[in-house]
Amino acid sequence: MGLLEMEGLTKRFSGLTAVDDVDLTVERGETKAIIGPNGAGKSTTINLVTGLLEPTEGHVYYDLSDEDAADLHEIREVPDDERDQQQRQRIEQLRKEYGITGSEPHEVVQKGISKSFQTASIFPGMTARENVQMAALANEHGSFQLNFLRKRDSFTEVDETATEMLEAVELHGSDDVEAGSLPYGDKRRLEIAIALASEPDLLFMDEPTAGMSPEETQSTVDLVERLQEELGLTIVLVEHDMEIIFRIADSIAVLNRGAIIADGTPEEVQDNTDVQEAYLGGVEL
Ligand SMILES: Nc1ncnc2c1ncn2[C@@H]1O[C@H](COP(=O)(O)OP(=O)(O)OP(=O)(O)O)[C@@H](O)[C@H]1O
Repeated sequence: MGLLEMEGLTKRFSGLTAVDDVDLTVERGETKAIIGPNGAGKSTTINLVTGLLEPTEGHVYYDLSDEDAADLHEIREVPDDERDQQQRQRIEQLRKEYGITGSEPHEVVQKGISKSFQTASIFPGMTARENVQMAALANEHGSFQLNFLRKRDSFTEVDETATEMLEAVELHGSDDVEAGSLPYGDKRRLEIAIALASEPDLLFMDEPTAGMSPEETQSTVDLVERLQEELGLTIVLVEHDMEIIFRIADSIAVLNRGAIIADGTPEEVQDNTDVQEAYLGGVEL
């Protein structure tokens, strides 16, 4: 069942509906790709989940139990104004318990959702290790505030997390190198390690292979697969490269003009004529 659920998610920018009534489920442990033409609403959808934007309408739920997710799915099928009293009460209860709609970005990170975006989060003058330590420390600080009675050796934990994440992205050999002088592919890996420093369950990746050489692309694809297997991560990625998507995605959601026009396995999406029409103007995927 879904780790992340969107219900009727909508974002309007003055006259333009960038995200239009999106119902979407991200299953626990899967790698889900969100694809669609330029301007389809992919980034906006992610920004609505990660707290950078507030939805105009709709809700986001995180980490539901199977039973509660099943209830949500059932109620989600019924239009808002046709829901009976019991369904309304139930959905209010689910929103209270699992809703992350309109949360601040740092609150979303604390819940276990992180993102690795192209826009660099790296401090170039600091070493790779210091960069990951900083990110881990920010997370530790948040949890320290929440658990202020718990005694812990903060720095050791932060350093252990940094080591683990640098190893996960295979940068442990370069941990003392200044981040600014790392090769491009390694910088992108470091960004992933920084996103992992908050020890998320769900990781958003925005075009993780953009601008990479074929070798760097291959090793990033391997890395994404390994992260999913070894850290048990759920991954949502926005990616334009179809070859990569079909290699690593368990499921694909297709957005067009803000609306979901297909959501299924790569094979299902590939055979969908609406997708072929909307996405590539009739050219076969
Ligand atoms: N802050 C904003 N204010 C006004 N319009 C916006 C804003 N952000 C996005 N839009 C518009 O919303 C629509 C969806 O944009 P979005 O960036 O989500 O698309 P996308 O699918 O991520 O596109 P791309 O593949 O080009 O990155 C576009 O028409 C865009 O111009």
